Amino acid sequence: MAGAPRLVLLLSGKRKSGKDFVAEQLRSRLGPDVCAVLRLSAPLKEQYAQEHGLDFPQLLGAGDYKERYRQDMIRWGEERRRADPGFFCRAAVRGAVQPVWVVSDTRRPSDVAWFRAAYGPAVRTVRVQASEEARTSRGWAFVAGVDDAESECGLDQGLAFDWTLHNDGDAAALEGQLRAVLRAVQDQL
Ligand SMILES: Nc1ncnc2c1ncn2[C@@H]1O[C@H](COP(=O)(O)OP(=O)(O)O)[C@@H](O)[C@H]1O
Ligand SMILES: C[C@@](O)(CCOP(=O)(O)OP(=O)(O)O)CC(=O)O
Repeated sequence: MAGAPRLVLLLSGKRKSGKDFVAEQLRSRLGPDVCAVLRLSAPLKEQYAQEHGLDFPQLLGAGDYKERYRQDMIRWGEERRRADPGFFCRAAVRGAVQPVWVVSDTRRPSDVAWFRAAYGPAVRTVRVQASEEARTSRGWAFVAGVDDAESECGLDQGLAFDWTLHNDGDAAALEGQLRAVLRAVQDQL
């Protein structure tokens, strides 16, 4: 396939586990010419913002704004996915030319299935794990209908992760784990 990536790292994990943080760490170490961070939620949020007259950059941020709309965005996104499960995956990869892609927000078995069908052996799965205590310190609080729904729990079972990164706030421990992933990535390039 023309322009196919050498490696696709599918990050999953709970809200405030640090998926975006880890994705950015990987990108900054590999460099922007080598690594692209792709977000399935970016085209979702863009279109949702347009249709609802909302502020797209604020929906992309880690603040309270996106939390206000999360439940309705989940509902809206699921409607789109029901009609076309690959809709947001195709939109997210459009235009990415780097050899390594980090998808920072894989949430559903259908997301993983789409990437595996498209990029086969290049796909690796990475779980970002953080304790409830660490997530709470980053602003997380349980919301029924979000934290117990597929958006947060869809990949809790049934997927063997290539790596599980523990991101509980110990910078040195995370550093060691990131280095192990980066070594494996470099070996594939
Ligand atoms: N290891 C870390 N060191 C410092 N800040 C972190 C770390 N992990 C996450 N954060 C911060 O916690 C917040 C939530 O992380 P984020 O990556 O947005 O989580 P997620 O994408 O899983 O919801 C962000 O402000 C982020 O910068
Ligand atoms: C409607 C969503 O796409 C919103 C996702 O937003 P983020 O990916 O920014 O969320 P976290 O990083 O976990 O805090 C969820 C979905 O079910 O598609």
